[in-house]
Amino acid sequence: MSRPAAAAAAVARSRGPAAAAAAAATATAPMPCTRGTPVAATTTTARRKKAAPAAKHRAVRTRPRRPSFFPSSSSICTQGDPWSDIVASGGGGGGAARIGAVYERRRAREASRQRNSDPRDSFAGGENRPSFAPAPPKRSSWNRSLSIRGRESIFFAPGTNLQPQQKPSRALKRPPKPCNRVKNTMRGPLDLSKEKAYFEEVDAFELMEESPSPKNFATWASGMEQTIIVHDLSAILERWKISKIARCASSKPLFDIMETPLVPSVLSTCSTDCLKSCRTPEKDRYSGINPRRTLHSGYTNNSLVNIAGETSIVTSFSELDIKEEPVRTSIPSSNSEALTAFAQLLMVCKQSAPATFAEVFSTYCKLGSIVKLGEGTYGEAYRAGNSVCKVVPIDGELVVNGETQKKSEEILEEVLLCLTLNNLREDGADNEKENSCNGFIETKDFWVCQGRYDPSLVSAWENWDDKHRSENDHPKEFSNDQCYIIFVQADGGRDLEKFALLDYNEARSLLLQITTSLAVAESACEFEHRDLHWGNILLVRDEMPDKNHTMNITLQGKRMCARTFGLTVCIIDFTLSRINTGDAILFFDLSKDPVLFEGRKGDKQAETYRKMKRITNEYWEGSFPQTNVVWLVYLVDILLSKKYETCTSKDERELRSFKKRLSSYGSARDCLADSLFSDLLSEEEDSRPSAMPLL
Ligand SMILES: Nc1ncnc2c1ncn2[C@@H]1O[C@H](COP(=O)(O)OP(=O)(O)OP(=O)(O)O)[C@@H](O)[C@H]1O
Repeated sequence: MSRPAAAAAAVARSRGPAAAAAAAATATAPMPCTRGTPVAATTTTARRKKAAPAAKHRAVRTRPRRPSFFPSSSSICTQGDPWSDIVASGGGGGGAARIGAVYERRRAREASRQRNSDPRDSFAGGENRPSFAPAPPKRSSWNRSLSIRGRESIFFAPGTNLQPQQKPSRALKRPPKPCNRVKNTMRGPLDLSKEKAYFEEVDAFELMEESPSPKNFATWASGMEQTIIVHDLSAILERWKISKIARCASSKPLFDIMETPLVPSVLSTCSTDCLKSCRTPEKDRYSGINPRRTLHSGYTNNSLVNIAGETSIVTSFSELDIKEEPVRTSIPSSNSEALTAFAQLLMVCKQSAPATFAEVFSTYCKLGSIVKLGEGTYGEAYRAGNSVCKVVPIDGELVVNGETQKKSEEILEEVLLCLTLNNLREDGADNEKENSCNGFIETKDFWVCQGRYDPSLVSAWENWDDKHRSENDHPKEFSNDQCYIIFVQADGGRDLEKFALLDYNEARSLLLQITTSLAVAESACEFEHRDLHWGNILLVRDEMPDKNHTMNITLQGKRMCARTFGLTVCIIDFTLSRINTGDAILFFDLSKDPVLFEGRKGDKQAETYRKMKRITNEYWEGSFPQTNVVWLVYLVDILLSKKYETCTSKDERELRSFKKRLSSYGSARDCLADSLFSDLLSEEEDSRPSAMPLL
């Protein structure tokens, strides 16, 4: 998922002309008008931001904007504001082709790259890349510290009827109780039976395999099926809560909680540096953390003595004796009693120490088969077998792609969000869910990695760069100490920016699938994506499209059937998203990133951020499902700007009417009742929607 570029300047990391040409060439549908003639780059105050707010498309950069390509109703790409062009066309156009590259992608940093000193100087053809923008100075002003912005969380206290803190002078309705909540272990006395069972299981495992041999490493062949790892979301949330509370404890009194540390002291007392310096090439697929293995394979006694200042080390659940430990009646008193975010990331990844790239990727494919799929400001996406591994450098000092690296704690909350959305997926075994859909990318696993990029990844990166001209820094810049989080996801296909839709029905299918997914997540967990630009929507078309193909969703207990026209659409990139897990509200405080709202007037993406700001009144932790609606409005604009094989003026009018009606809806769920979807969506009785005419 890329990060939209931003607002302020704009836009998106729409791929450069080279990329645009490549996209057009590979598009599945004919494009009567390829991305237009480059026009002079306009200057902006662009600053790159991503991770959060600014990201890929949103990345606001100090460099001049790159050329833009505008939609045209006459198949002639004109110069000017693309959206003005759309408006000026009056919606008619008789189905005339429209071209899509509306957002400008940050220009490859021709100048900032300093090819002479750039390690990629050896790239064939690198010097011949076209440059449409004056060489900009290397970014300097927008390397803001992530410490001033970022994802935040509000936890619900046990026994407390906690609501999101209300912004003064603004009356907010209380968020509805989320459905599909994770089990709330924070209400009432803490039940440690699960933890005990886990550690017992670990102990038993250790007895069976005194020296466990690496699992799933190095020898896996491409295409080998991976088992999806089940995470205990509530346990992760609970640990995270404890550590957050511990961090706050010294500065302000919160509330007493009945709490017991859930983690072995070995981890809680071991510094992040220690964890990073220890390597454990195996991943405990059993569950959680394995204290015994951690000791044996990850640490020396000396390091423990030095760091923890103690020689007595807990090695098993029985030694932890959690059950008998007195229940705490106050919050942990010091940071040392809470896990660092990095240690918790390791736990979530079921690792006792970071792995290497080779270890991780060889789990999914042969190293030589890795292919880079795309890039964002923070992440690089690589195909590895049937999976996509998104690699995000974390915690380092090195400025990467003009941005300060994300911190473990930010990543941890993104991980929690991914897990919460995973919980919405239909798993076959459990069709009792109140709300379910498969419209959010499936996150299969997470890994913490450390070290230099593996040569196979460097090679994949360079191949992609040769074709698409990467705007990111060359990964050779990373040092041995660099840590990364790897999100292992399903392959969601091609992003909307590059995907050529065939006709109006595919456009409607896309809108329906996005709307249903948002509606389901709204109902389940007050989800708002808040960054649904075209780089964050992935599509796949069935090889043999079945016009009557449908997908199922469950919305507030109602099974529904949606017609897809052979398209499968999924949403990625939850960095800015807001969610209520049932135990906590996770949100990104966009108010700390004002540049996001400074994008060019008339730029649809920038306008959408501003609309969200008005809707929320900058109370970003609050629940405002209307933010989902404004992204649907944005999507209709994008769809109107795209070119189709078949699209009549009537089809365009339908889309424009839908866009008008959207302004009256307060949530994605409301939108589902719109007439645009009436023949596509029905309550499930048999396998096929009753309203659906057979083609
Ligand atoms: N699961 C996936 N399947 C297929 N392609 C993917 C997947 N995840 C990411 N990509 C591709 O990689 C690109 C970059 O990924 P992504 O947007 O997640 O990175 P990012 O660093 O979060 O971006 P941003 O700058 O928006 O933060 C996407 O635009 C998409 O083209």
